[in-house]
Amino acid sequence: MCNGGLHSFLVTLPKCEHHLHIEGTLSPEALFDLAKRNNIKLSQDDAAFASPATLLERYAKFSSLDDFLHYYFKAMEVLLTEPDFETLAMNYFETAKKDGVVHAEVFFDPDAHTKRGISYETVVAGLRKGCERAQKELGISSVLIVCVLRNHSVSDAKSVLEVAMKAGHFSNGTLGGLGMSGSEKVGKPEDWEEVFTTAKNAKIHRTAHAGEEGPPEYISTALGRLHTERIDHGRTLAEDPELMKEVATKQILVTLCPLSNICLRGIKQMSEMPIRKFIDAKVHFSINSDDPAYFGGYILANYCSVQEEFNLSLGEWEDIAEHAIQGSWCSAERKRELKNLVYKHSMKFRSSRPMPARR
Ligand SMILES: Nc1ncnc2[nH]cnc12
Ligand SMILES: [Zn+2]
Repeated sequence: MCNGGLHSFLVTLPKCEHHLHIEGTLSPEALFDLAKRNNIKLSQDDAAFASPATLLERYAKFSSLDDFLHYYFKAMEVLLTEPDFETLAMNYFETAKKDGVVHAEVFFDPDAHTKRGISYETVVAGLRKGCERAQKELGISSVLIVCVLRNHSVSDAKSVLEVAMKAGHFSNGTLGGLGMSGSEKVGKPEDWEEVFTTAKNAKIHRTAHAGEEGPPEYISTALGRLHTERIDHGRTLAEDPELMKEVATKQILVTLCPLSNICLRGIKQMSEMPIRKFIDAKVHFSINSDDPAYFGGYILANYCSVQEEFNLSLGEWEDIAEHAIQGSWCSAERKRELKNLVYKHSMKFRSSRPMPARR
């Protein structure tokens, strides 16, 4: 139950999710089911892969982003076919629906699949079917964001972008943007400048993970040399007040992932999240789940954890919801619909609250 009598408001608040890796929604149970179906032997030299329960126990002990990424890349090896990717996406959307998600912008890592022999077309076709079904069956709009991986080379990243552009996937609406994720210990953000400049010149939306474990300079480089329109994580932005001011003035959306930052030891506890600092500095941010199957909670759990720690007011949550819509990469018409959903939700909640007693 959240603070401030806002639990019911948060549960049904129409939400936008901007930072969700679809491969990070693969639960240990689903992983074992897929391994069986696809006749894949799970890693025998790691006792964590003995059962879904042992895997979950291991997930609770992540020591860093790189420690997590090792399991994240290993686990996704059970995804082979178009229906595997469609089911993965649909399972996420069904869970997200229960958490009040109405619009989701979803990352995927094509290179992590093509490197093990699964074609780009298979991955995209499956995810696209999942997105189409989410719209039709659940009323959730979505945008697929293709990620390049810092764990791979810059020339790999160039190929990912080239393949997606040649397939016409940005112009036909299959893909809605370019992202960058993976270890922050490999290279520097500026190494990927050419890839992101190509995307900018082709009018492709751009975002990058920065300031998750890395310093605020990674955030300024992402904004400057990679021309990103959003920052994923951006937790360490609070360490640079001048940069924080710039991000606020330019209304750049920072896609925070609180439970992820705790699980991967970027922070020890929720009180270290820069939520209050961002609100005071007028930084626009959204709250997201990142890799919910690994970090113990989907988007609503992240919202509630933030509320339990920071006790935000109704007005502050309304601002968060509005900024999340404003920073989304959907059509202007969809933004109007989303704003209307949030407005109606707020009005209904406000009118259901008891009036303060008259003196
Ligand atoms: N939290 C995270 N940071 C960087 N890369 C990721 N890929 C999936 N989750 C990630
Ligand atoms: Zn992420």
